[in-house]
Amino acid sequence: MIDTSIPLVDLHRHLDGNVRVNTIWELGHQHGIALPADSLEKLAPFVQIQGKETSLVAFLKKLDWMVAVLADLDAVKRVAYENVADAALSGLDYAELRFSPYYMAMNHKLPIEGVVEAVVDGVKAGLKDYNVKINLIGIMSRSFGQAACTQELEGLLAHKQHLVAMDLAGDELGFPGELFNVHFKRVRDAGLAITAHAGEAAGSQSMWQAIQELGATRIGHGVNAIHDPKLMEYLAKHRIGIESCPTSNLHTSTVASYAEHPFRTFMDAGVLISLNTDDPGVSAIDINHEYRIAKSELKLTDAELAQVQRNGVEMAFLSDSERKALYATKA
Ligand SMILES: O=c1[nH]cnc2c1ncn2[C@@H]1O[C@H](CO)[C@@H](O)[C@H]1O
Ligand SMILES: [Zn+2]
Repeated sequence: MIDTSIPLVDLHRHLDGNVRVNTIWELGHQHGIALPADSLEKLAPFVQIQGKETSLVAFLKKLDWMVAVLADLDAVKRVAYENVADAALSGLDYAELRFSPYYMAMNHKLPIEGVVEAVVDGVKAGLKDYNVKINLIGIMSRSFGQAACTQELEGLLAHKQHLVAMDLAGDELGFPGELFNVHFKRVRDAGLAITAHAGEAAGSQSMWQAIQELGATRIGHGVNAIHDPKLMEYLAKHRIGIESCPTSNLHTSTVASYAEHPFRTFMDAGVLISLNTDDPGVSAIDINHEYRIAKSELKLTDAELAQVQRNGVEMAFLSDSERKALYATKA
């Protein structure tokens, strides 16, 4: 199902949506943080999806315990290290890990810049022990408003040499992209690539906004583009990549069932679309699960799956020479 001659990549993966239940448990006890359960088994349902949530905002609450235990910068470093381990152990050759330093910092009033440094350090340590290629994407969490995103942006830009791109995540309906035009002007001026969560909770207009005003060259989710033929054409023509995360879309009730997921519609329209995990810790999945689902539920053929795998490499925020080198590791 996974073609071993093509690099396996995950381009949409929240580092702070992938904290191990065991790590939440251990950090909670180590730092005297009251957890909502008195055993590991009872803790799992508080941080992992059981069935599905009714909305994106309800889904996002599951991540709150993952950042509630980040009591100091060592905890942040540990989580970043374990993210590299998890990526490698699931068979990924390359992953783009995204994280929101404001969100990770806020419970224990950690310095935002310090969180960015700790993530970078943790990833570096992970790369010493595990064989996988990693790049980092900075997130502005729109749910906390414009001023918080300005702080977050500044913390991220202070370490922009360690980032390949910037993203906008969180509550898309409550905090539309227009509120962040000024922020993304600064991202473009800094020379970073841009991806944005859009067309997940809101309609295709939010995707047009992300592309035309924020400067996004990739879109996270983008599910709602299928109702806008002009946008579908535009995505295909301009090779705007769709970072699709089918299980996440089910868990946020963005789609009612796998059968209703429009993945195939994008492929048939010639849109560059890849398979990704989003919040593997919250959804309790890995990339292999998404490929299995793509075959059994989205009804992709092996040839189509290979194309999707290649699309991921093509969409990655890599230079041409890095992309070539990544392909060469499999040749
Ligand atoms: O599926 C998603 N859609 C939108 N925002 C998300 C999703 N998963 C996580 N986050 C958001 O990303 C930041 C942490 O990396 C948080 O703002 C979280 O709410
Ligand atoms: Zn996401």
